[in-house]
Amino acid sequence: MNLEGSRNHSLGKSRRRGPPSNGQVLKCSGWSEFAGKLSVLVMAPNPRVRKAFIAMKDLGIPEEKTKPVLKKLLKIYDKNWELIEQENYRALADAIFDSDESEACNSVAEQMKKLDAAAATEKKKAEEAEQMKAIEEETQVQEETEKPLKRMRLRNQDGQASSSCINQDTYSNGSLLKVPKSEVNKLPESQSELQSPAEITRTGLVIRTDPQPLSPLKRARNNGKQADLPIILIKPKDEPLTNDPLRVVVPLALITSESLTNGDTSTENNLIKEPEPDPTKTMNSSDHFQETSNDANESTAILDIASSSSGEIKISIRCKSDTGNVKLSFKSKDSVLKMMEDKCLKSFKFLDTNFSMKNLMKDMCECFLNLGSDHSGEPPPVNTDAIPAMDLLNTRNEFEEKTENRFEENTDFVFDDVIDLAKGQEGLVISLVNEVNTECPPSFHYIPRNAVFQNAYVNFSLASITNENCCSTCFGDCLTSATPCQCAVQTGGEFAYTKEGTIKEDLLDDCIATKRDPQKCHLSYCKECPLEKSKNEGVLGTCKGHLDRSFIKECWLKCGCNKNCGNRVVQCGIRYKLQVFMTSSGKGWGLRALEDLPKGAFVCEFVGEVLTCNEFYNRVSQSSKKDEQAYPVFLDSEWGEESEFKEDEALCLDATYYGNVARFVNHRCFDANLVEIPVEVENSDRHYYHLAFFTTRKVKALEELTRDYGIDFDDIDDPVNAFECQCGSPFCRNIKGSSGSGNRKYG
Ligand SMILES: C[S@@+](CC[C@H](N)C(=O)[O-])C[C@H]1O[C@@H](n2cnc3c(N)ncnc32)[C@H](O)[C@@H]1O
Repeated sequence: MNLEGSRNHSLGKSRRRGPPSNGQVLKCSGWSEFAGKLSVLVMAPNPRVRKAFIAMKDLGIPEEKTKPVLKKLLKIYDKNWELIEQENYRALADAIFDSDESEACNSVAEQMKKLDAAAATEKKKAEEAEQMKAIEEETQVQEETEKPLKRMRLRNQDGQASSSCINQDTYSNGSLLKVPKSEVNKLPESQSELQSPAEITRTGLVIRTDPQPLSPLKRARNNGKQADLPIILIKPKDEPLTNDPLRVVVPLALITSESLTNGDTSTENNLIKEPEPDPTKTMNSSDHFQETSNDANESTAILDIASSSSGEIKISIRCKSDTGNVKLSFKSKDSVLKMMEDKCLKSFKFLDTNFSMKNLMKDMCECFLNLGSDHSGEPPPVNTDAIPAMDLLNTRNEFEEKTENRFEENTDFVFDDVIDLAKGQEGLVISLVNEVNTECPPSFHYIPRNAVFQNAYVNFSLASITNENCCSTCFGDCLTSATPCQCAVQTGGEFAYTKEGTIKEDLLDDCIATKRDPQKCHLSYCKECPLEKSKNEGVLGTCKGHLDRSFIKECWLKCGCNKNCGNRVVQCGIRYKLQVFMTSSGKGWGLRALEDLPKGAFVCEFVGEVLTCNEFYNRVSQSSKKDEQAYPVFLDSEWGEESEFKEDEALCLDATYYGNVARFVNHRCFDANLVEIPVEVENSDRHYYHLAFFTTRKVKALEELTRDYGIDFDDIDDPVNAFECQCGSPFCRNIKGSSGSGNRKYG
């Protein structure tokens, strides 16, 4: 028999026409007893037989198919034609369909036997136990509601649950129903009916292949008319059991792209649908939302999450069950998306609290569609690795609002140019955008923390931090303590930070004043200035003085307080959303914040390679690219204090090749909105420290962040070429004839 044909037939036209059938299978034995009667049927068909043929033909069932089934039915019904004829031969039609299915299922069973070889796990056994429970419950209900016409569709009850197309012992991997023997034994009435192997097909049919005596109970139900009616147990396809292990191979859930895109939120709670198990799906690996893998223990379902408006592009999630210990079950699309949104808002600090995962994914589909349908010849430069999908729309929305929709004119541009510069190494995404020209971002390695290059001597030992410079007896948040902790001693016995995390105004003003008018501040002069020595290739030069700066001392590992202590700001990294952008004033790339910043806010640390001064100047002199923008900061705060330096203790930070966002901060003479403040964290000898940038005033979102490099534009001896300043400050020192207010070149 053509299995495909019979399956289609039973699921198609005739199944639809007939009453909802639970499927039934005729007893196959005793065939020879009908040989004589068959010849009678053939030779002299009586009008009732003919009528039955005609009725079946109307349903598209050929005579050859009807004939054997009719024979069996007559036998089973003891030639009671009324039973066969009632409801327009419904019993006959059902019997034919079910015999088709039983044949189909035999073939399925063969396949399943092969799959079965892969094995039984404890997990599966638990599922089977659940299955049994469901069957038992169902059995109880059905016994009460049985009707005459359902006689042939007695469900999986009376202890018949163990029937299967496949021997229950061999089918133990849990994909099919297996009935523990102990369970069967609980049903004494059915024990006699379990004498021979019975079978459950993957489609849920239960078939017996040998004659079984009808239990007294069943006889009574059948009014004695079917004294030898075999037990025909059907697990209904139209009423699947909730824990049916067969579901493992049907789609776990399906979210239709239509429902995601139609904007009808009223229906969205129902977006995840548990589809009705469809036996054809389990066998059809080409189905678009479900596949069955070759591995016996594996099945896969694909969930459509979002799509472009017309459905050409889809974001789907492939779910594999049976591969691990996690049992997948999807509650609702909304809860999943909500969880993601919360995660994004928390982790990426999205500014827009209306941020929606659904819109993000949908827009992503549209972007792919736009790029995918660009047939200009070149393949669209979609760099999915570099694009922070999480940030994309948020950034775009920001700019649509704040830059008068300039982005709308060039959406491809936005898609290509918004990347996470930090490559996930900061607590948030650092986006990059070029609205001005086609220049690409400079090539460098993003590092979130300083890294030693070669010879620089940086002592990070815990032993170097004495009890005098840490607060080992503190706990919790030092800022909440009535008396400032030991770490605050460094800042005059007061904490440097407010509870809001900004730097205290007095300290800030002091740092700004030191920076803006260094001549009025204390300068220390080295006996042998490592900077001048390195600059002049070993020839001693006159020290131009080093600023005696205020330091911030943060609590650290040796302190007793916790990680969230308010005296740990710089070490916690970037908090505000920053963006690298192309300036329109000829300064190249610059840095800005995407949100308003309060006065005294920590923006970022200047991060780079820790180099000795010698290493730095050697690097500059050996570089083939003389115009390379090498702007180091020298960690010179203590230089003038010490009588002598070891060469590898005079350090600077070079962000040319390895750095963070701070390398994009451009220079502004005098009134820059950032000021750098030395921060002591993990060592106290001050040859090495962190240089943190704080806002000198409130800064509006999208305002360029600048610092004063301290450049002496008139120093023509410096191997690092000064640029032509475009800072636009009314106090710009790069005006011809100006000798500048400071004589130091950097930092
Ligand atoms: C540390 S980098 C800053 C980031 C840089 N704009 C970029 O595109 O990578 C320093 C370089 O930026 C440019 N720059 C910074 N401030 C500037 C200013 N006020 N005027 C002109 N160019 C400036 C100079 O080319 C300088 O060498």
